[in-house]
Amino acid sequence: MSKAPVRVAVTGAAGQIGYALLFRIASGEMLGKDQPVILQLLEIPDEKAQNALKGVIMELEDCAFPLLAGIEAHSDPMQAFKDTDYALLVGARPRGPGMERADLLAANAQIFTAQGKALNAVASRDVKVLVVGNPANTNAYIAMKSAPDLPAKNFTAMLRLDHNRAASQLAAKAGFKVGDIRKLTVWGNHSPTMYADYRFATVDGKSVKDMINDQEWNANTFLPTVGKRGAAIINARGLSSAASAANAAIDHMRDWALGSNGEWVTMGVPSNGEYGIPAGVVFGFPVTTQNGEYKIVEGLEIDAFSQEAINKTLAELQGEQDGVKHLL
Ligand SMILES: NC(=O)C1=CN([C@@H]2O[C@H](COP(=O)(O)OP(=O)(O)OC[C@H]3O[C@@H](n4cnc5c(N)ncnc54)[C@H](O)[C@@H]3O)[C@@H](O)[C@H]2O)C=CC1
Ligand SMILES: O=C([O-])CC(=O)C(=O)O
Repeated sequence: MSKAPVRVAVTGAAGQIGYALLFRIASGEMLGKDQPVILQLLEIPDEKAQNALKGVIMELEDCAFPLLAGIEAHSDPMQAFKDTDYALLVGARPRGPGMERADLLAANAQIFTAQGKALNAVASRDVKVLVVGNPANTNAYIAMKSAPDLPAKNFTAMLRLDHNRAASQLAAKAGFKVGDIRKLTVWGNHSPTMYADYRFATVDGKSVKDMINDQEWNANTFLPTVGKRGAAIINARGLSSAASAANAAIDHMRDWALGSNGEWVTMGVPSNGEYGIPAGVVFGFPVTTQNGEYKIVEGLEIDAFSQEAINKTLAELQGEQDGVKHLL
């Protein structure tokens, strides 16, 4: 018997990430090739955005995806999030050349308060929320705090793009196939302070750290390259990462929904105090996923270099949280 459709809400659906994301969700790449989906798309109540959304919907129709069981266009989150099982909160103001994250924080806090409240009111009680819109960790924190009737663990932020970027840089450096890396993670904030950590990573059971054996490269080339990759892409394209961001969103949701088969993946999730990260802070952690639940990998040794890096990204996140406290 075929599965019943699930509802997938996507905000910012007419934006550039939306354009790289919706077709892949509708084709079954996110939730499986046997899972019908109903897309509930949200855009701002602006004629240009709503028209663009209509165009995207026409294109979705023209793909004749067998798994696409319905498409809705909305301008009100209370309608877009009705009974939704998955919510990908992409819509936000993207960073342009020269714009600081602090500017983004204020502009986006309002959006995520309203959307958190709407999820709280109308979404499925099991809704899985992924925040992509920047600053992603803090926006996820705001949405989570604005939805007190939903479990906090349902709110996650996207660190997967950083994880994938790190995997790719390591594969190029050490000469292995990117898909063969295991036990990589990225700690902290989705920002240049994130700490991509390959101390535990292996390829065919061999230590990636031993293969590379170059702490100078780690500190002065690898970490800045991964951390500043978003800015490098903005400088090159004049627009922020879109296809790679959509790809990471698919990876994040697929692994959360369908399981990681024991492998580590990176998700930004609310801490329960693991590794000394204060409870409630939405932080990038190594997790494994099974049966629709994620579990933070515990008991990893944190050396002095790593502790310093984790402290730095935590301090930044706590600063962002303090900056939005008055809104919550
Ligand atoms: N976490 C991550 O790894 C990454 C995050 N991003 C972030 O993702 C966000 C979206 O990026 P793009 O698609 O490139 O931007 P975009 O500007 O092309 O699209 C954003 C869309 O969101 C819509 N929007 C704005 N406010 C909205 C609201 N309140 N409700 C519904 N829709 C709304 C806009 O009308 C626009 O169509 C940005 O904040 C960007 O910084 C981008 C890359 C990676
Ligand atoms: O830097 C930005 O604004 C876009 C982004 O999050 C990324 O590419 O990692």
